[in-house]
Amino acid sequence: MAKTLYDKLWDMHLVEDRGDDVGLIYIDRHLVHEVTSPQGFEGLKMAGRKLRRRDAIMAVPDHNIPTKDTDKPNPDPMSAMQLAELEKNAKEHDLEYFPMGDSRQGIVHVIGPEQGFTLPGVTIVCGDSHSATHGAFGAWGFGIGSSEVEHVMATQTLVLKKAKNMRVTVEGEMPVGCSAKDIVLAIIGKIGMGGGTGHVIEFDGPAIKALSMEGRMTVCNMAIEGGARAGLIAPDETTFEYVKGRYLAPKGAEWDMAVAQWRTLHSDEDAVFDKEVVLDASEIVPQITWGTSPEDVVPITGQVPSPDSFKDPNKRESAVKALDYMALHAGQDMLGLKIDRVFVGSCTNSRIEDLREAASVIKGRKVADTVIEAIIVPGSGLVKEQAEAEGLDKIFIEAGFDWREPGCSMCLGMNPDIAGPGERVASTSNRNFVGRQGPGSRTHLVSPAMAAAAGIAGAFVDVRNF
Ligand SMILES: CC(C)[C@H](C(=O)O)[C@@H](O)C(=O)O
Ligand code: SF4
Repeated sequence: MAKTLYDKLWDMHLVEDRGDDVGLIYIDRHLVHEVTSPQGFEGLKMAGRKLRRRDAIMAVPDHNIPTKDTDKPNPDPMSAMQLAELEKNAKEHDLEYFPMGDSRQGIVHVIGPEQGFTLPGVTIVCGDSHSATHGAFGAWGFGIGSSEVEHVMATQTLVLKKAKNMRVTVEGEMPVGCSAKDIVLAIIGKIGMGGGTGHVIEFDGPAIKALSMEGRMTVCNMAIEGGARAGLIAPDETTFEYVKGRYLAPKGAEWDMAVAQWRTLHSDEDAVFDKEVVLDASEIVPQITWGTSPEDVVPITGQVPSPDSFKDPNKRESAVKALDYMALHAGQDMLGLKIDRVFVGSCTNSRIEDLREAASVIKGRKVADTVIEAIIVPGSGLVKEQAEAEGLDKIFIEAGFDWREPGCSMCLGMNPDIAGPGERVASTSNRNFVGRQGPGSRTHLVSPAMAAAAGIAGAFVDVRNF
C-alpha cells in the first residue's frame, strides 16, 4: 500500500503495534533545555532508574538566559536555579552539554540541526512545542510533556496514537519581498489554528522545495501553531548538502548509506492524505498578525477585520477581546501602525538567512527615534559568529539595533528581554498570545524583513516598496 512520509517514519520506529493505531515508538534523539527537564531527571532519580541512552541526549540552556550582560549573575533567582539544575544534571549524566558562552550554545531547535543531531528519518523529541522545527529534515520531531520527558529518558520509547495525514501544497513561486515566514503565516491564516489538529502536516510543492533549510525550518516550526502534531518536509539535495560534514552527521561510507536510505523518505506518488490544502505562493503578500493568535493574520496591505465578519460566535467574541487587548479597531489599516520595539530572533527566525534578510533591509539606515529598543538575537553562538564574519553585526549596530547573545530572548517573558505593558512589538517569533512578550505587551508576528523595516520606519510598512 502506498505510504506517506509520516507512515514511513511511523513504521520505521514502531517497536510494538498495540492495535487501534496505537504503537510503542522508538525515540532516536532527545533535546533537553532548562525549563522542562528538571522534573524528568528528578523523577528518574526518585524511581531509582538510569538514563537509557545518554548519547541520545543533547542539553542546552536557552529560555531563561539573558542575552546581554551575560557575565553577570542571572537577575532572576528562579531562572538561576533552573539553569544550575540543568548544568548539574548534564554533568551527573555526562551529557553532551553546551553552556552559555560556548559557541555551540543556542536555542534547542537551532542547535540540533546545526550539530547534525537532527537527521532525516529520526524521531526527535523535546519538552518543547516547537520541536516540529526538525521536521524540515524529514525527521519526525514533536513536543512532549514533562512526564513523557522522563519516560523517554528511562526507556527511549513513547506510546503514541497515530496521527492523520495532511498535506499542504504550496504551488508557484514566492514573490520578491516575501519569505518562508510569510508562507507559513499565510498557511495558518488559511487553515486556522485548529486546521491541523490530530494531523501531521507534510509541506510540499515547488515553493517549499525552493526553500533553503533555514526557510523550511521556519515553516515546520510553526506547524504547531496550525494545530498539527508535527510538520514534515521530504529530504532532498538541499537537505543533504546542509547536513553533510556537520558534527554528528554520518561520515565516509556511512554517509553514502545514510543518503541512500534518506532518498526513500518521501510520500509515495499515490499516497492518500486525510486532508489536503493547496496554496499559491505567487499570491502571497507580506503577512502580519493583528490579534492574539497566529491565525489572526492579514496581508500588510489589509485592514483589521471586524469581529462581525467571523461566523463562529466564539471566534467573534475572541476577536472583540483581541482588538481591545491590541488597541486596534475594525477596518484600521495595518500599514502605518506605530511600533515601540523590534525583536528579530526566536527558533522561527534567528538563523543566518533570517539575519541576512534583516540586514539587507537595514543596511545604511537608522532605527526610528520613536522606537524604544530594537534587538537582534542570533539563534546560536555559531549563527552569531557567522553573522559577524559577514559583517552583519556592523550593519545592525550602525543602524542602532542591539546585537545580542543567543537565546529565546523576547520570544517569551522568561528572561530579562520583555516588552512593557501596552508596548507594540514587531516580532519575528511564532506566538502572539496575550502577555507572551511581557504582561500587557502587544505582539505582531512578521518576517525578519518586515520587522527590520518597521524598526527603521517606526511603523509597519510594506517591505516590498520600502
Ligand atoms: C517553555 C516551553 C515549554 C515552551 C514550549 O513548549 O513551547 C516555550 O518554548 C514556548 O515557545 O512557549
Ligand atoms: S524561541 Fe520561543 S518558541 Fe522557540 S523554544 Fe524558545 S521560547 Fe519556545
